[in-house]
Amino acid sequence: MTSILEVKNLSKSFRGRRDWPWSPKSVALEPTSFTLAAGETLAIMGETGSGKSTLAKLVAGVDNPTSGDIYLNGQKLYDANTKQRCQNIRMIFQDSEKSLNSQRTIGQQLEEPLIFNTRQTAQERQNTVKQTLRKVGLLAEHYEFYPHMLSTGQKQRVAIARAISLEPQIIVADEALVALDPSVRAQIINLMLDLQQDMGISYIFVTHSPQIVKHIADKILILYRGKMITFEKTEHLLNKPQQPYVEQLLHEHL
Ligand SMILES: Nc1ncnc2c1ncn2[C@@H]1O[C@H](COP(=O)(O)OP(=O)(O)OP(=O)(O)O)[C@@H](O)[C@H]1O
Repeated sequence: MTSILEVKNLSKSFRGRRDWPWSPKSVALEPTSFTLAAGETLAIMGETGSGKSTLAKLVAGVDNPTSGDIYLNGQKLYDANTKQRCQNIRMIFQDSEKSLNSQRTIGQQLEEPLIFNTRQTAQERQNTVKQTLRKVGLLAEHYEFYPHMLSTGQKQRVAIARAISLEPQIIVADEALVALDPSVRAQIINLMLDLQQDMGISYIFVTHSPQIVKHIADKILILYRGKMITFEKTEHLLNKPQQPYVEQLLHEHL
């Protein structure tokens, strides 16, 4: 399979609290490289503080790397070109409650990426939003709703709607399923798998859950203290003896 995403030696260091040029830097992510094909799902795993969110944010362009490059369909992504990044790589965060503005309707919030990234008219944007709401299992009427009128699962569907409205090639989901109860989580996973089939989306899931990984991931990338120690196809990784750290990550919730 040809890769749509190629990440080469991506790294991130943070300065100390005051961000003075002379304060020491700590390495959150050592140079990390991986590839992702169209329609493929990558799971990023690792203990707390191992650099998972840092890597996810760098790929989605939410933060800039200290070094390294990202190529999408062979074309280098530049930090300054946020529009190119926004259209092709979208991120869903852990807390859909916090990522929605309580003062604005769902429709207004879903129109935002369309206003900044397309030339659609107001009427076209409204139509796109209503179509997208239907794609994620909500109703066109939810356009007029405010976030407090929706359940947690429905809010997560809105977060997914916002991510897919520009028809991206890649969605990065940082612990996006963790706040959901098991039955809602199963519905959201199935929705995301259906969207993957229909739209050919590639996913990068940051997750602590071995069950989710085994269910959806084609490849697993494991971080330990900011260093990538494994990047392998799920079936290969699960069918061979593992070092204790990996073994623990892959089985501890079972
Ligand atoms: N903005 C920041 N400033 C300074 N240090 C940071 C910043 N963001 C992350 N770090 C540090 O980088 C390291 C990796 O953090 P990161 O959030 O990527 O880990 P994680 O694997 O996602 O953890 P968790 O599972 O708890 O979310 C940690 O030591 C963290 O303290």
